[in-house]
Amino acid sequence: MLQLAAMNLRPRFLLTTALFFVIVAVPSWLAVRSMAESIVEKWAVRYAEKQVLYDKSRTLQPILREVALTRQLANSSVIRQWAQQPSNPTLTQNAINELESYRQNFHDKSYFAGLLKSGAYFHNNASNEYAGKELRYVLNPNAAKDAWFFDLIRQKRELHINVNPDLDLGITKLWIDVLIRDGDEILGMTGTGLDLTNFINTVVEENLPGVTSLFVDHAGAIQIHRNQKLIDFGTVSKATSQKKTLRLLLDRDEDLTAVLAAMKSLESQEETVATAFVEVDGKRHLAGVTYLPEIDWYEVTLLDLDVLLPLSEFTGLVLLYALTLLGLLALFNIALSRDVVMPLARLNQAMAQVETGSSTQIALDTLGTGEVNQLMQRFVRMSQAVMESRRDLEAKVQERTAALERLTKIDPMTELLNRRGMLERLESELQRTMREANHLGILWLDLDEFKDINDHFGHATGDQAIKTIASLIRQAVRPYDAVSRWGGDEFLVMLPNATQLYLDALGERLRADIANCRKLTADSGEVIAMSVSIGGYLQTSDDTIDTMLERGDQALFRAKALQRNIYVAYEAKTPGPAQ
Ligand SMILES: Nc1nc2c(ncn2[C@@H]2O[C@H](COP(=O)(O)OP(=O)(O)OP(=O)(O)O)[C@@H](O)[C@H]2O)c(=O)[nH]1
Repeated sequence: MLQLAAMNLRPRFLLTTALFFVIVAVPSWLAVRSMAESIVEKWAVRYAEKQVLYDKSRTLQPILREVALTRQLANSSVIRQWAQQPSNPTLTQNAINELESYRQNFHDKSYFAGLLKSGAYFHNNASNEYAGKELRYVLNPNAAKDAWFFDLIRQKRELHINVNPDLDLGITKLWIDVLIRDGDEILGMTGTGLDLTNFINTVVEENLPGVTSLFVDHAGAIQIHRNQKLIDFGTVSKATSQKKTLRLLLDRDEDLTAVLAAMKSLESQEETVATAFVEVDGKRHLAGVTYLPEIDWYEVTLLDLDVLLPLSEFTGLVLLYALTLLGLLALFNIALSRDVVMPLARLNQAMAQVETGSSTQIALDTLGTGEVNQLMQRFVRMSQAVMESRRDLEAKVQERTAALERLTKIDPMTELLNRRGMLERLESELQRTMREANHLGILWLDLDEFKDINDHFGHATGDQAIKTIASLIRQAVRPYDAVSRWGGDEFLVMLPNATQLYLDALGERLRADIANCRKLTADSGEVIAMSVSIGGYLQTSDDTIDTMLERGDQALFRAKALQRNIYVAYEAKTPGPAQ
């Protein structure tokens, strides 16, 4: 389960749908199978019913006719009187006449009659072989060959149909035996035979493939089967263990029990056909059993389900079902993939872009109104807000950084460049000047006796003095000249594209402006006089910043040394004050 949870959505859905398929398909297959079996069973029952009706109407008819005729013969008053007095010659002659007339009607053109009281056995056949000598012999209760007669009398079975081979004719004969009664008294037995060859051909041999019809008696002993070796000839006189029963065809004892139970169920139930699933030669069969009261036998129809209605017939249906299910699952997966998995993958990718900052524009296809699309739309809005705020933040940081950067180059009190700012400007300006073969001039100003102003008028007034000087200088220079507070009461002015003339003029003008300034007043209202000493230097082609500053400083130093409140231009050899 953990592994499933760790999987990506697509394989996870595929696995889940596969599991779903198995979970749905297996019970469905079992249900279809059970439904198919139930259909097969119902069909088999119908088939067995129809088979019986068919057999009855078409092929059992001759047997039924013979049975009815035999019953009529046994019930004849002529025969019954004769059976009461077997030694009466008149009754015997009348009986033989009666028997002969029935013989003409019997299909087999034969009859037999056995009388219990005398043991006399009468018989004549189709070729009228025994005319005049119909009394064939006397039945012996102790002779094995006559046991059938006495067994049937003892069993009091009204009708008995027995199959025995006629060894003389080489055919299988069905013997129809009906008791001769006078009230409850059993007087003997009469009957006829029927050549079964034709019957077997039509009923038990002309079955459809997968259908085996056979006839059994109450004990399950086989009476008619297309394989004559399986027929239990002379059933009546055999012990149960010696009978050839259905067990010979069925694989297991319980199959025989099931068929016998089905036979038994017909006694109490109203159904005409009972069924039981059995195995024959290792294959599943449905045994349809029906009782034929006219001949007191059961017809058993064994239906080979694999041949008649193989479950493979349902394979197409199951395949169609499975394919439909698979198709639906595939469609479900495609829809899921299109509506959920792919948008989520795009969303995931977009989120990664936002996370790494590799994209500034999130473009997601957010068509539709589903939850995933709503999520994506929200994400787009959110990411746009995040990116906007990031852009704002970055802009602010840049702004602040620039401001900080500027502050590091600006003197807060005068808002002039500080020493660092001026050095940077000097550097870039010196390079440009060198490129353009111009001259860069500097003026270095230092307030005179500034300590005294501080001392006499206070530090705040001193500050005011510095600000006033700064303002004066800024107003005096060109827009592209740079003014800096070099430190304390010192100012450095940079003059790009300058001439000695301009440098000297400006130096002098600045000195005069400051000396004449009346803007600085003490708390008492007294005007405080200020003056500066100024050193000027015009750069030459071999200068560096250091040499320029050094020479400017030398000029300032000279100004201070001479008299203060004076502008001095740098002179390499002949130092002296400029006028
Ligand atoms: N009020 C005020 N005073 C400052 C400031 N920075 C420097 N100073 C003062 O400026 C004076 C500088 O003195 P110096 O340049 O050494 O000497 P000076 O008094 O100006 O005399 P000279 O330069 O020799 O004419 C010192 O007293 C400092 O305390 C400032 O920002 N404000």
